[in-house]
Amino acid sequence: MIVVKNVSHAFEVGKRGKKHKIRILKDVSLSVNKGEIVTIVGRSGSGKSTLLNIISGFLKPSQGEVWIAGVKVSDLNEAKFADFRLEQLGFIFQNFQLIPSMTAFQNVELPLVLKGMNEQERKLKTDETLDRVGLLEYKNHYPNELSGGQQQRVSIARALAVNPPLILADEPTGSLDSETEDQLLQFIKELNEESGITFLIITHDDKVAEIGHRTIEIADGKVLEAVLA
Ligand SMILES: Nc1ncnc2c1ncn2[C@@H]1O[C@H](COP(=O)(O)OP(=O)(O)OP(=O)(O)O)[C@@H](O)[C@H]1O
Repeated sequence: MIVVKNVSHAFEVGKRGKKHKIRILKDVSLSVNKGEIVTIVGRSGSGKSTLLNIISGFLKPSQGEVWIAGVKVSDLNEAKFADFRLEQLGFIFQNFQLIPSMTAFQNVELPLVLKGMNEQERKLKTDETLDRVGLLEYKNHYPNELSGGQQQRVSIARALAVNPPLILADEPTGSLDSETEDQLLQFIKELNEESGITFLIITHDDKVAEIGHRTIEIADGKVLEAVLA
């Protein structure tokens, strides 16, 4: 599903005239199979988010290739990657990244609008997806009228709306209390088992790492234990 081949990345930092490069990722290779939940762990600053940003196409790697679902995405331009994301990828973030001025319904509907789906189909799909995360009765609530766990479920519904085969998550339970975290992890497991959705999840949290079929550790920009499948 995902193949990262010899990816290195350096950021240029400093002011003009005094610029220098810091190498963050160093020859990273890993793969994630269809239907797996893979977690990425590593100390703060080790390069986990940088790697996820490269896989998501928000950042071009200095070197190396990224393939998702057989497509060499590291070669796609921004517009093509945006289309690819709408078809193939769902995202879950620690801070939910919901649009505050939009209701739960409108937040979940947004990727379908971007995809160009007609209004009638969108309404059906959005209601169905909100129902799947148990929030249909909250569809007209704004994010600030929902609990943290409910907001995260809206963000999962937004990710699910386009039926992506792959969901990328960065600390998805980082803002949730322990009980809400357990429920969310159970839901991720169900989505994986029942719908076959592949998950790549960055986490600091042992509980999250436990739901993974495999854990990949990044230390100082290198993969420590990649089980290449
Ligand atoms: N745009 C940028 N420009 C310069 N340096 C950056 C940039 N983004 C990240 N870095 C640096 O890259 C390193 C790795 O950051 P990254 O966010 O990938 O780490 P992380 O493992 O996800 O950390 P955390 O667990 O704290 O989120 C850090 O030292 C950070 O300062």
